[in-house]
Amino acid sequence: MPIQSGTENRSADTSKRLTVLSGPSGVGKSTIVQEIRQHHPEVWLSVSMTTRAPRPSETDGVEYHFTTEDDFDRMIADGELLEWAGFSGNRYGTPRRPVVERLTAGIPVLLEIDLQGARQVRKTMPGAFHVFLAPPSWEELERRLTGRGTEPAEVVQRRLATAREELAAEKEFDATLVNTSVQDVRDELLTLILASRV
Ligand SMILES: Nc1ncnc2c1ncn2[C@@H]1O[C@H](COP(=O)(O)OP(=O)(O)OP(=O)(O)O)[C@@H](O)[C@H]1O
Ligand SMILES: Nc1nc2c(ncn2[C@@H]2O[C@H](COP(=O)(O)O)[C@@H](O)[C@H]2O)c(=O)[nH]1
Repeated sequence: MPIQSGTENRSADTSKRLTVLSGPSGVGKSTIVQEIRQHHPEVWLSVSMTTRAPRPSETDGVEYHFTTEDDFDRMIADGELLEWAGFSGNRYGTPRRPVVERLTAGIPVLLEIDLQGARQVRKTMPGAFHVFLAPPSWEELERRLTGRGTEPAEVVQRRLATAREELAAEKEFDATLVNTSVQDVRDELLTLILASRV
């Protein structure tokens, strides 16, 4: 399992217990997060707000809090989001309060967010550790995104175009995990989440 470590410059505050997982659409972030949810309840997983419609397999409050554009606007205006971004025609954001509460209580927190959100967190939570999830190859990324079957072809193409930009940003992250084996990545990610968290 290749891990490439980057420069670490993390301050001694509660945000050092925060880990951010990003990577191109279809690389397997949600799959890894689901594995962490099942096997490592000691890690708290943030549940994002989104204006996207639920997929048939998704339950409100589990994968996401599904909400309206108006409510999302209100949350931004009221400062309730730690970060937020527009992605492939929808908006996604991290509710601030539950994250801050867990971090203050000393609980490790994992965010699964896109590159734009990760960049915001790097500025506002400078102690956070940023992990980039990379595909074994471009062809495999295309296969996974298409094979998932959750988006129409034009949305897949839009997400793949964004994926090229996201792959180019890998060097901004503190570590890279290549998602060849879900179990290996789960274990490596857990090691990174629990490292340097005292
Ligand atoms: N290591 C792996 N080997 C093979 N298939 C995988 C692996 N990891 C995930 N997948 C599959 O790839 C597809 C995309 O995974 P997933 O939905 O977790 O990606 P994602 O990064 O969360 O995407 P998005 O950002 O669009 O939400 C799924 O069908 C999943 O089962
Ligand atoms: N900036 C944020 N990005 C988020 C958040 N929650 C999820 N995401 C990212 O959105 C895309 C698309 O997700 P999908 O479920 O529609 O496939 C993906 O990259 C997620 O990581 C968030 O709170 N903020």
